[in-house]
Amino acid sequence: MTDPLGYGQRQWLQILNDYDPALRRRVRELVLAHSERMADEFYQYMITQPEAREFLDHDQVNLRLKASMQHWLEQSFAIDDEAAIALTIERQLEVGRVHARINLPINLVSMGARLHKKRLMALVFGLEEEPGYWQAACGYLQEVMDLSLELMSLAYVSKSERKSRAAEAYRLHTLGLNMPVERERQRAALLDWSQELIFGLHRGDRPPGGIIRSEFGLWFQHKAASVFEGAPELGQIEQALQQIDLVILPELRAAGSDTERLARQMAALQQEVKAVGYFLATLFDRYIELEHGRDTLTRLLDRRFLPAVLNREVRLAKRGGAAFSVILFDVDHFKQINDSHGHEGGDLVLQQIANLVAGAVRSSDFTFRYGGEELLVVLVEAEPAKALEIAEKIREKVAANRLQLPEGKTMQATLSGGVAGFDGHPDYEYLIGRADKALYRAKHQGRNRCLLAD
Ligand SMILES: Nc1nc2c(ncn2[C@@H]2O[C@H](COP(=O)(O)OP(=O)(O)OP(=O)(O)O)[C@@H](O)[C@H]2O)c(=O)[nH]1
Repeated sequence: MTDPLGYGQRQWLQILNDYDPALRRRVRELVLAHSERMADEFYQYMITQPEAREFLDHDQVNLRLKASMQHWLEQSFAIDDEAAIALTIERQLEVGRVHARINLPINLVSMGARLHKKRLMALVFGLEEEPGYWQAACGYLQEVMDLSLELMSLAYVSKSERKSRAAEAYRLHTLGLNMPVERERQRAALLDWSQELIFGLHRGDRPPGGIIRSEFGLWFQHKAASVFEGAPELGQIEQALQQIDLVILPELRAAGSDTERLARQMAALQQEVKAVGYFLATLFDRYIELEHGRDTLTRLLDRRFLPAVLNREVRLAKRGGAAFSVILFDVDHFKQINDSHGHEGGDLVLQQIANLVAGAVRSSDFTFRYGGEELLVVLVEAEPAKALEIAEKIREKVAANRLQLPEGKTMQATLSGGVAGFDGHPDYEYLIGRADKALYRAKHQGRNRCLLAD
């Protein structure tokens, strides 16, 4: 949304217009009389929720949250002129941004709003009034709470989007790191730490500080976690580091001059350090193998980068950029190729086709290995008609080429393709689905052809 403030103001004014000023004043008085207690109750309840606790169990939060929650309640119901409305709305947006910054789960915000609503409604039902009055008062306070929540969510979403874009950019940046050099550096840092410890013990020094605070430990906690996000080795290394710091080092310190005990713990330490070294090597190997996000057989982009690329293209196109298109190619009768020339022959054919496809598009386009023998090309700034032309050109080029097989033989292979242009649907899977249907038709109509999606 381009102007959340203006939007919020229009909605808020509408609510004020829809409800009688005297009724609004009455609700406001109720809120003012109970806001402190409500803020207290809110905190007491939320601290019992395990998911919420990590965001609350800090003295500063305790102190400030209660005060600001009370202020927020009063401000939300204490508005009568336009300047005050603007301030209130700005506040709702700011709360949403803060929630996003601290990664507060959005369900907790809804939980808090539900709590407040329930309490306020109970207060309204306590008024000596007719049910019709209660109904109107509840309607008013529900609308205020719902709009507050909506505005917070609006700011939350836009802030989260910006954050994930930054995270993506950071990951792309780390993709450019010189990984072999980084691997050696970290291996050396790990060895340095353990050697220093061992020499120190031989000299009779007390064991030094833990591995978690060492250069290697710091790198692991602060960098490895984001560069290798999601890798199983991270957990295994973490466990080994904890074992060293929390079990083995205290044992070593306690061993004093008991040589047998010392030797046992030294062996345990060496075993853990070796395990860390092993997991570290696996972590880097796997990463380097992927060659900065490329599929090892075809050297095309790995499909895990598809969401980042397509979401970005969708965002650009939605913001008025030129439309983009995708082509989904599938090698015809690939099973037969495998059957006739072996899996190795199939691999070789696939590699050459991938080269031909990647070499036929502009450097600004993206070519992914989508599945076994399926390739997906993302053509930036290309209308569907243009994309179909490009797809046909690629298909002809592949069909005209003689492909090398093991033992000097050659063969020809063909491709079928489905082409779909971005049509405004925000989910890129839908776009690929349309290309897939067109591909299916192309196969059905006899293969070696490209068709445009409906
Ligand atoms: N050599 C090799 N074969 C693969 C690879 N990935 C998938 N395949 C094989 O590709 C074949 C695909 O076969 P199908 O999906 O039945 O289709 P097809 O034989 O290509 O026939 P159509 O698509 O209908 O023209 C399967 O036998 C897979 O085992 C790979 O990386 N290398």
